Amino acid sequence: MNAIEVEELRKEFKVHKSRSGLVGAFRDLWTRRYMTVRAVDGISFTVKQGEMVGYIGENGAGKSTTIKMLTGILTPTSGRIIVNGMNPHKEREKFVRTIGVVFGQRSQLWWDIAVQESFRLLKKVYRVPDEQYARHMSEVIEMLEIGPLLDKPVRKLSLGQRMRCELAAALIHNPPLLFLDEPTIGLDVLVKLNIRQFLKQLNERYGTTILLTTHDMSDIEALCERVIMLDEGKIIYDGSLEQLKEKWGQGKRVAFTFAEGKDASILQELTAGLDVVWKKGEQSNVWVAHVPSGGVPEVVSRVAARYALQDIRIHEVSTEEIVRNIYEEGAVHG
Ligand SMILES: Nc1ncnc2c1ncn2[C@@H]1O[C@H](COP(=O)(O)OP(=O)(O)OP(=O)(O)O)[C@@H](O)[C@H]1O
Repeated sequence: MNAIEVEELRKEFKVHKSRSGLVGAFRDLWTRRYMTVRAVDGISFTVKQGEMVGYIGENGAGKSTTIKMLTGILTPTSGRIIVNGMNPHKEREKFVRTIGVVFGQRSQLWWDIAVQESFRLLKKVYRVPDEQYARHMSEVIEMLEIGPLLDKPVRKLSLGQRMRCELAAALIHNPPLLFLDEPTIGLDVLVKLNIRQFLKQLNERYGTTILLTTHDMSDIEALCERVIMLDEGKIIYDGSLEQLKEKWGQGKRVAFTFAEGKDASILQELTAGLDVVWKKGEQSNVWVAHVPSGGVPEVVSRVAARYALQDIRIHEVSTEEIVRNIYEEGAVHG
């Protein structure tokens, strides 16, 4: 069964458009002008049970709006959504017991009471039987290493400690589907690693489906085989991360630090006939060659045979860069 089915999904917001200047402001008092923002523009995709999918896009691409529709917080303008076999907006009460949601910027824990009291309240809300709660939560608490935090009030926790408790809170009813919106934002590397490790274990142990929104591509690389990329409300790529890297990440950057300053024409002449693009580095004696992977040895040997070098560094193109390039070009071609 599919965990998520989305077909031709759209969400439009009507926003007030203000006129400029003082006269404009007065006119706004009498007649308001509106414009329509299409936050999500006819997207379709399915997510199978047990998949971990990265949902990525630049600021304002429409990620949060999609998640809000998938979790039943917002109603779509048009289109069809089925999540865990239900319409999220219509079968609200039954539906929320089948999903977990973590918004990195918002908390579902009560600020002034001990973490375990929040957990107990949520257990009641979700009507989780004692035995199931004890069994499942003891595992979650152990995996997230939050045992020592349970009797502390949330306001006394660091951000990393709080986020681990937020994750545990979202899982009290052991939902088959988890939505994570920027779960590692602002966290230090060790906490990020702990959270990623935990999500992997959760997926392996319970087959939990995870839809993850993040700006941190290393989260995606650590967890998701599949990515859906959004741009201006439309899907511009839906496929494996591997394929994205193969298609877009070919080539390497070789940074040469010369003993003395060089200019572009000399280097172009030296590598004439090879597939190389030279770009100036941060200092006058640093030049970076963009070369297809197989071409690196030839470029290095020509340059090193002719000029004295202080250093050579070879960089793989990172997923972060691949994604940035795709957004700069605006679409994923062929
Ligand atoms: N309640 C709202 N009213 C009006 N416009 C909205 C509303 N919510 C979102 N938008 C607009 O819809 C578009 C998509 O916003 P959304 O928050 O879904 O993007 P996002 O991809 O989650 O961005 P970010 O990474 O910054 O969170 C933006 O242009 C945003 O300004």
